[in-house]
Amino acid sequence: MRKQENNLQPSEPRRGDARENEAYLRLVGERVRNLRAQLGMARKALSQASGVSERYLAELERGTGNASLLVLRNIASALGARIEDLASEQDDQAVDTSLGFDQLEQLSPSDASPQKPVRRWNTNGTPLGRIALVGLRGAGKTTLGHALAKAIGVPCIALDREIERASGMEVADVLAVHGEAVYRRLERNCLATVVETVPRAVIKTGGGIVLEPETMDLMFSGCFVIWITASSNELFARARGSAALPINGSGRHAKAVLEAALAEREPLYARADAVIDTTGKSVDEALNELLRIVQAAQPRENATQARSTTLDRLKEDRRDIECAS
Ligand SMILES: Nc1ncnc2c1ncn2[C@@H]1O[C@H](COP(=O)(O)OP(=O)(O)O)[C@@H](O)[C@H]1O
Ligand SMILES: O=C(O)C1=C[C@@H](OP(=O)(O)O)[C@@H](O)[C@H](O)C1
Ligand SMILES: [Mg+2]
Repeated sequence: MRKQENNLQPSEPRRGDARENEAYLRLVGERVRNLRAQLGMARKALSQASGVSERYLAELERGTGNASLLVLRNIASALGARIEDLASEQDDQAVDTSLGFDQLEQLSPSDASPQKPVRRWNTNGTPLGRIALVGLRGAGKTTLGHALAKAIGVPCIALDREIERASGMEVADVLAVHGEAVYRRLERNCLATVVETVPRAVIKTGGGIVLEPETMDLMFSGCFVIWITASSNELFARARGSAALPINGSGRHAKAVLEAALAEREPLYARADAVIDTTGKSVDEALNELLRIVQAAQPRENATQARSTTLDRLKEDRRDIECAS
């Protein structure tokens, strides 16, 4: 019997089917989350400004909430955006972050955010030629840090490796012998050295860097900060194989320690200039998103040139985005 002709790829989701719907809701959620992070707006502040509960916003940002038109319109308005910016079906390359930045430029400072102005990554070096990746263990800071650095042609500096070099000890030994307070002091000193001496780099930080206010201030004054995150289940699954550290918990307490760390640190990570949620995404997809953020954060005059350079490099480097942890 002749096989029936069918132009649709069986593996490709069709518009309106469950998989496609889920992907669309995730896209809308990501836009809300990215725009909120770019505004430096805590979820609580967005909740107050939009009249939408924090819990509902969290669901929406995760891609599991299907907001009504009026709810989405309120959220958009609280973010200084239009509903179509959040709900568009177009590729984010054309819509997402650049649109957010364009609109933010037109807002008065008091409209934008109570916390901080929008900052741009500066390709020419200081003050924001450094991109710091923050987030919990397993988020993908190391993996994406190396891939991003390679794609944009800057060095990747793993702060924990710098701490090991400076102390002559492995991270686990510094923690076991000297304790976390000493580790955090070394971390601050190493970050200060990097900020003083390296004009352009991707800096992969350790999950707990956000716990020290002084180190945070240093990081924000010297780096464009991107929060890499994922659902707690996925973080847990990814971090499972990593070497046990006293500060990360182990055995049957590991999940609880991770969830407590997420709850404690979420508001601190949320100070970042941008955020990406890597849940359910491949490393390649997450890298592309990261590149879009970096591109959108560049000064306008550099953006076009940087886009082609970055994408060309990315094509060349696709083969080799793996890196040591
Ligand atoms: N979308 C993704 N982005 C980054 N890493 C991912 C992704 N999906 C799976 N992974 C895997 O998760 C692990 C993340 O580990 P790592 O990069 O060391 O994270 P971190 O440095 O934040 O602790 C790696 O094994 C990586 O291959
Ligand atoms: O919580 C922390 O501060 C640390 C987490 C680990 O890094 P990851 O976040 O990459 O797992 C470790 O190597 C590090 O440097 C200290
Ligand atoms: Mg790591």
